Amino acid sequence: MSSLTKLLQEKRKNESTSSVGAVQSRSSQVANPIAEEAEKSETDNALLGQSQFSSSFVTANSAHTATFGESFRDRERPAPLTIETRGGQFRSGPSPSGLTPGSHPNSHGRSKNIPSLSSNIPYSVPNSNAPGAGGVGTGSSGSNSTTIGNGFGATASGFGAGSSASSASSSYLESSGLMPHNVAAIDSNVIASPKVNNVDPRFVISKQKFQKVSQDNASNLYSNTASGSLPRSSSLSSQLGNLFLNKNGKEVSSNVNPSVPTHASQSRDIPNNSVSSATYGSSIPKPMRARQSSFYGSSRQPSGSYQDSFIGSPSSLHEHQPNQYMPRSRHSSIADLKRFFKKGQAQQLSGSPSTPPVSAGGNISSHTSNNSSLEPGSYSSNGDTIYTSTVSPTLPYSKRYAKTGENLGAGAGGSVKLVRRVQDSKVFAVKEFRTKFEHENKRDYVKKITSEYCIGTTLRHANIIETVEIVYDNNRILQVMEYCDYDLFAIVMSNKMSYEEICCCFKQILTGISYLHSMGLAHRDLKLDNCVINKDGIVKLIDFGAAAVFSYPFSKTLVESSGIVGSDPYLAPEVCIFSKYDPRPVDIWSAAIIFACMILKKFPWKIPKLKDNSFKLFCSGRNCDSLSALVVRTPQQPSDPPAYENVVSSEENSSKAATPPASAPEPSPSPAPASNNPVDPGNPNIGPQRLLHSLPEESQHIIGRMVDLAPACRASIDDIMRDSWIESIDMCDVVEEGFNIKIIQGANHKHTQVDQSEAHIAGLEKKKKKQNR
Ligand SMILES: Nc1ncnc2c1ncn2[C@@H]1O[C@H](COP(=O)(O)OP(=O)(O)OP(=O)(O)O)[C@@H](O)[C@H]1O
Repeated sequence: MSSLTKLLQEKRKNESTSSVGAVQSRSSQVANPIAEEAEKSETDNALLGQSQFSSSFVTANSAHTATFGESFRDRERPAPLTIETRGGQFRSGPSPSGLTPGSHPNSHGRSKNIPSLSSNIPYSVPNSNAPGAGGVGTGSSGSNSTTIGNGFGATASGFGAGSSASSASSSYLESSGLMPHNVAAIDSNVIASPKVNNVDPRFVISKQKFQKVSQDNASNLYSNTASGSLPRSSSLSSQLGNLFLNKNGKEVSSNVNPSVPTHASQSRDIPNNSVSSATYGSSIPKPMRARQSSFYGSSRQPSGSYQDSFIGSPSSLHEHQPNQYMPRSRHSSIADLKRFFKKGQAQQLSGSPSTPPVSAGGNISSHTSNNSSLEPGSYSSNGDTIYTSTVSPTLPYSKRYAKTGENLGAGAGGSVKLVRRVQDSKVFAVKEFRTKFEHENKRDYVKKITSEYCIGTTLRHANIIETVEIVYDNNRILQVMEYCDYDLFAIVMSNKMSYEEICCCFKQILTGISYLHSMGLAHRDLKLDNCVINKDGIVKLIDFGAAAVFSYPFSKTLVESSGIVGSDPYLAPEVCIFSKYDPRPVDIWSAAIIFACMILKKFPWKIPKLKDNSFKLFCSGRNCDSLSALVVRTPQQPSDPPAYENVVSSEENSSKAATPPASAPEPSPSPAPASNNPVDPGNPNIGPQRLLHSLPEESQHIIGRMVDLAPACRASIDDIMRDSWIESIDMCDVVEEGFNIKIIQGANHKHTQVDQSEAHIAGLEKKKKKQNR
């Protein structure tokens, strides 16, 4: 058992043996500073009982995507936060620097050492849960941890044997056999290539033989067995970088031997993670605020003090800078890309492009393409098209799609417009990736695009947006996607959703997450704005610009994510505290916030930091003196009291809370608060009940587990899908019957539709501007 766990258990034991009075008095000492101060200033704006949208919902929907870790300076730590010393690993108090001694790559010259969450708690990769089996190495702190930036950049930044923290975690599992029930054992979080001492002569291929075989097989993209590793220059990000960022526009000679069909050799011999390992560094991504306001203009500005930390100017978002981004020879680059993607299709994530998709219902393939006989992942004879899931086009993009002039939305990644396919007048959404900001690191920029690129061309699921093709047109990268008629945000804003409809949407989002997590991917920017819904009521997750791989095929290695990525109100607390974290529980937290938003029509808090009073109250009354200590908690022992023993709510406070939609079950009846004392366990204004008592009773259990402050205790997506309430939800679904796609409508609800003028964020923004005039 780890020293941390021992510490926690001893602490709990001591607490439980103390008298009630002692607990109360300790609570007063401990929780009062948090809760009292919060009580004083708290205006209860977060959970006011309003059936209307509170202005805070709109205002707080400043939900901006912070990608690539803003600077730790910009994203200040919560003032009262104490990162306690764990075996002398680190210590941080409310010192001026606010953080730990030691250096951090992004510390702006200041000494900071923000720990990896895995150095404090054990967690691991799904489906590898074998208590007692296999070594378990959680992330070691600092540079010994494997990190991932945005997208697919997993890098082994160090191969040191586990730190004391990691070995402690290991012993925790070995000795106790107790794993947090939402996690499974991992082998390590260090990615290393296997060592080869000698090679049998049979496997040594002469250069001449290699070239001959290559030529013979040039037409067969998958058959080449030649060995070789992916040259750095032909990595995806490098290709993209060359494609879009060569300033002088000169042809850049490829490092790839033209006689070698690189994709073929790469596809067999390069482990997925080695691509990223070779490509991306291990450090915390460079500070950068990516998300520009996109909803209601100023209302979607980043909240609070973070405005200062914006680096990118909104105006630069869609400006073309031809001088700066003269591409190199398009054909050469695109040819390389095509080859890479052919390989990528075969290998990325799932190991195979034909990995059977998990249906929205969990068991039936649900490729949403209209023509399921078309092979996804083909490449056109037209030099502009990089990827297409349908027939290879022979005409250039501009001849195949007609602009409608309609904007659907714009954000950190680019702008999304509606186009009409000339051939059949079908409409599609086209995302034009933004050009690189001047200040932006080329690698970061390319990584973001790469991420969406790879994911869009790999994932197949009814609840994930389908990428139809990716095109390079007129110095722009365009992602053509299936079009969904509504933004979920717009539907929620209509205030017309029935409770059953909300549940259906929630379950569909969970189903999409379940698929993503089963593929080793986490979205990391789940929010209402990143869910769209079609006329049939099928919800799709969009915007994979912040997605991260946490597990590669056949690997039991957890790849931690890093950086403060996501949108403030949806952020999980550990993202704001730790430099590295498991991205799966982060998605789970965000999904719970989405559900709360759909029910309450507002955010429970603006940001999960103690400086936010609503969040502070949510954290209060838990017999713990710091948020970081709460976040590193591990699952309780059977003898320990249940996690949410104090979940109670009062009539008074339920009436204060937002009224759920007409058909929603009443929030659980609860006794009136015993007192107004913020540390009173019966006070529904503090602790998890602060949020939960406003939600329908049947949802409280699982939502409570989804917003567990400790990621190790948070419900996993599998736990959630097994929850009796979730199971009972009548969800709209897509099923494949032979070549036909069939929509199965939920029996107990209809999906709200709104006028197209306000179906998307751009429309809502327009309307808002008009109203303000
Ligand atoms: N396939 C689609 N169908 C309909 N609308 C879409 C689609 N894709 C995107 N949109 C609209 O465009 C908006 C912006 O899309 P997206 O989130 O992908 O862009 P972004 O620039 O990456 O934004 P973010 O700031 O969240 O990173 C969405 O909120 C949505 O309104």
